[in-house]
Amino acid sequence: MDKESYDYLVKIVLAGPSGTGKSCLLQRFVKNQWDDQVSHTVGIDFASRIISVGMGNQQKRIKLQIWDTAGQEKFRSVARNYYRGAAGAVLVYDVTNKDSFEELSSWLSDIRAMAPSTICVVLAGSKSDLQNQRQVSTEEAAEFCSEKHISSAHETSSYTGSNVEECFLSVVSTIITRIELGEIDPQDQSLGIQYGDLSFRRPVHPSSTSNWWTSITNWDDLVRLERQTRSYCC
Ligand SMILES: Nc1nc2c(ncn2[C@@H]2O[C@H](COP(=O)(O)OP(=O)(O)OP(=O)(O)O)[C@@H](O)[C@H]2O)c(=O)[nH]1
Repeated sequence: MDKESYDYLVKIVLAGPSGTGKSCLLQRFVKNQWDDQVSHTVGIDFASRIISVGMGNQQKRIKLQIWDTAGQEKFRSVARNYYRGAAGAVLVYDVTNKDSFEELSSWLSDIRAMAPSTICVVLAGSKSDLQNQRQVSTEEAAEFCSEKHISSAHETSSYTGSNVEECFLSVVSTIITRIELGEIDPQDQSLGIQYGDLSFRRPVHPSSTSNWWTSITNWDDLVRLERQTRSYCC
């Protein structure tokens, strides 16, 4: 299998107030690096990484396309545009900064107003390595999640790497589970998910009433179908 091959392409956004550590989180997750000279994001930044989720035959390769939005107020309208068509969001606050936690409701409202209703949101409390400067407790974050119907909360440190993988894996696993339950249709590209080149193994989507021909949405699908047909030949 080509190491660039994947089953699904999933669009994720990083959102939250300025200085909470979104760019550092992205850098740790994608490159496993720490850079203390990071500067404010101007407008938008982007990176991608392929990960595997699930076990055995059920394992899926997911290409995450991660958009790092700028937290500064002057870029807020730019950030909002990137919530459109996102399958998942990591909403970031800083555990050492109570104000950043208190601003979260407004960031979440923006996400829910602009993104598809199927978006999966997880909470990341960054800078967990700075325990002696903590201003937001784990319990407060958990309470916020249950009030706002956020699927999970993670306290992360991009400095040490603690919980960074778990945070992204959690949003991806939730999305894949919902695809498999038929709650998210990957054929609807407005939901922030697309089939990849391994997806000729894909099952028929339970909510789909279309036949094989109407499920072809572009030329990639035609090529995929041809490959699939060939693989059944003699
Ligand atoms: N100790 C510690 N510092 C961190 C951590 N993550 C980020 N920082 C620091 O927090 C500051 C802001 O980090 P950024 O990643 O630029 O924050 P941002 O949310 O992308 O900021 P904007 O681009 O303005 O939205 C930097 O000085 C980082 O070095 C962390 O896990 N631990």
